[in-house]
Amino acid sequence: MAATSPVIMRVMASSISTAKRAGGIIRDVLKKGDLGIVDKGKNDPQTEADRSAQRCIIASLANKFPTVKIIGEEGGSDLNVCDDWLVNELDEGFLQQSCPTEWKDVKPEDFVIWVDPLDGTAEYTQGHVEHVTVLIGIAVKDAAVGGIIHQPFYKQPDGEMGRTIWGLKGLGTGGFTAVPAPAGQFIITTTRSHSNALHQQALNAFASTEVLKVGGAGFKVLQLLEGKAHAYVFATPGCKKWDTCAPEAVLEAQGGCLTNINGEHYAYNADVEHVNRQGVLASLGQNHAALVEKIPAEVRAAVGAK
Ligand SMILES: Nc1ncnc2c1ncn2[C@@H]1O[C@H](COP(=O)(O)OS(=O)(=O)O)[C@@H](OP(=O)(O)O)[C@H]1O
Ligand SMILES: [Mg+2]
Ligand SMILES: [Mg+2]
Ligand SMILES: [Mg+2]
Repeated sequence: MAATSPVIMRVMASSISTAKRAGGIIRDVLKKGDLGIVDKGKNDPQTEADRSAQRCIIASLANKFPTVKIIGEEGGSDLNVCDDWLVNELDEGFLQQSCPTEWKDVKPEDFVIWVDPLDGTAEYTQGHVEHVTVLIGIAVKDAAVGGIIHQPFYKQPDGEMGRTIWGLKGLGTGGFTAVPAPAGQFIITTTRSHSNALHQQALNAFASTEVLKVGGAGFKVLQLLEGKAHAYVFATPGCKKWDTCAPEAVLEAQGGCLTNINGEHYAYNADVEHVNRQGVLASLGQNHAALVEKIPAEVRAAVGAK
C-alpha cells in the first residue's frame, strides 16, 4: 500500500510519524532540564528542543523525499542524526484513506514542506507547555494543502502523552473532535508574548466577550477547532510561513479560514518572504468576511494591507 500511495499521502503519513518523534525529543529536553536558550531577537528564543526537533524532522523527511523542498524555522541543520531520530515509519492509519483526486498526480517538485519544530517556544521556556505544538505544513505550489499539528504535552485519557491532529484539503481532518464555539459569545484567541499598540487597537475593534492570550499559531487554531474561541486575531507582522502553513491547512480542511487581516491567503511557495507581514485572521469560516471588515483602516494601513 505505502509504496503505491500518491506522494502527498506518503508525505502526510511520514510527517505524522515524524512529528510524534519530534514531540518525544521536546519532552526529553524539558525532562533533562538544560534548555540551552539562545535569543534570536526580541521575544524570539530558541532552545535545544527547537534545534533537535528540527534536525529530526528535516533529516527524516529529506531522507524519504530527497527532491522535496523543506524549509525549517531554525535554518540549515546538521542532518547527520542518530538512527533513533531518523523516522522511517509512515502512519498506517492515515495511509488507509484514499487520496483526494486533486492531489493524486502532484509531483515532488511542486511541494514545499514548512517546518516549525516547536511553536510556542517562549511559552515552553516559561512552563506553559500545553501551548507547545510541532507544525509540519505541506504546500502545493502556493496553497497550504496539508498539515500536522502535534501537541507533545497533551495528556490522553489513558495517560499517554501527546496527540497528533492532521488535515488534508479534500479529505478532512483527524486526531481531534470538532466542537462548535459557544453561541451568544465572541471569544478571541491571540498572542500572549508578541502584543503591541497596533495589535491592541485591532482587538479593541471587535466586540469580544473574552480574549484568550495563548502561545503559538498551532495552539490558537486548535482553540478554534475545539470551540474554545471564535476568531484568532494577530494584526501585526511577526509570525512566519512555518507558523501558519500547517494550521491554515488543518483549519481549512475542517471548513475554516486563515488569511491575512485583509482576507487574503498567504502564498507558500519556496520563494516567498518568510514573514507574514499582514498579520493573521482565522475563523471557523461562517463570518470571515465580516471579521475582515472590522479591522480598523489605521491598522490595515500600518501593516501595508490595502
Ligand atoms: N514579533 C515577533 N517576533 C518574532 N517572532 C514572532 C513575533 N510574533 C510572532 N512570532 C512568532 O509566531 C509564533 C506564534 O507566536 P505568538 O503566539 O506570540 O503570535 S501569533 O499570534 O500566533 O502570531 C511564535 O513561533 P515560535 O518561534 O515557533 O514559538 C513566534 O515566535
Ligand atoms: Mg521561534
Ligand atoms: Mg512558531
Ligand atoms: Mg518555532
